[in-house]
Amino acid sequence: MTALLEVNHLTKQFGKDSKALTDVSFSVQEGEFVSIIGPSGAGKSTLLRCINRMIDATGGEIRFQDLQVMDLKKKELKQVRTKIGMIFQHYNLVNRLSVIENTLHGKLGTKSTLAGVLGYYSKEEKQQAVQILNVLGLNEMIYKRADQLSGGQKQRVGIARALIQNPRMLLCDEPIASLDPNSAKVIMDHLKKVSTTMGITVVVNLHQVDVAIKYSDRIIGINKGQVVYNGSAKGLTSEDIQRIYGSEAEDLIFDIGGIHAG
Ligand SMILES: Nc1ncnc2c1ncn2[C@@H]1O[C@H](COP(=O)(O)OP(=O)(O)OP(=O)(O)O)[C@@H](O)[C@H]1O
Repeated sequence: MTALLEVNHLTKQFGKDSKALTDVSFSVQEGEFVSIIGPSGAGKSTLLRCINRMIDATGGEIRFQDLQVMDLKKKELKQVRTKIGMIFQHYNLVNRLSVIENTLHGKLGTKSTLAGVLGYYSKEEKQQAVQILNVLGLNEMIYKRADQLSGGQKQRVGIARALIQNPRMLLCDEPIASLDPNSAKVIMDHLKKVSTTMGITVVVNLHQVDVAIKYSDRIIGINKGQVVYNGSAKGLTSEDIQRIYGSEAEDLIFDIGGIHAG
């Protein structure tokens, strides 16, 4: 089986001394649900940003659907980005626009600048937006302005905007870090559903180890820019958590046996 995403020996250096990623290698199979965990500053966001070239890595290789992402020119990169949906901690919605307009923004990557600026969307595109919003339980909110929504609702719009691109993969950067536990559960359940029912590969940065264990097929643990765990969610032990989180681990090793049992 060939991997959908392959990251090989990736490094990212900010300035002279600050190495955010060192020799990071892993692959993600089609349809997998993978969580990336690690302490604050470990390099999780930097890694996701390098994958879709929001920032450029310093060295190494990123292969997505057998394309060398780091070598792509502007036009090819735009095409690849339509296959990689991005979900952000702070949603990145346009507040003054409606839910459906924000959702349709996910189509901008496939349009000419002029069509995008003028907000030209076909009937089919609008129907697809409505259908996705229905699946996400936002049918009553379609014409509401984004700034009238709760955090959890905003994040569901974030997911809708990513899904309307017809992506192969979602990269989610701390999608639940600003949400209360109930809303966080709703978002994680939706992401899981996207993975299991639509076959879309999900890679998600998380702070919460228990959430990562509950939802993921595989966990990648990062400490100081290096991969220190890459294995099944079930196989993650207290020692692994110690290795990933260092001195912060004590607060996290609550009852790992209990989590695995749940
Ligand atoms: N634009 C930047 N310029 C300089 N250093 C940066 C920049 N972005 C990130 N860094 C540094 O790179 C390292 C990794 O940061 P990153 O945000 O990727 O970590 P993270 O694991 O996502 O942390 P958090 O969980 O707090 O978001 C940190 O030391 C950070 O200070």
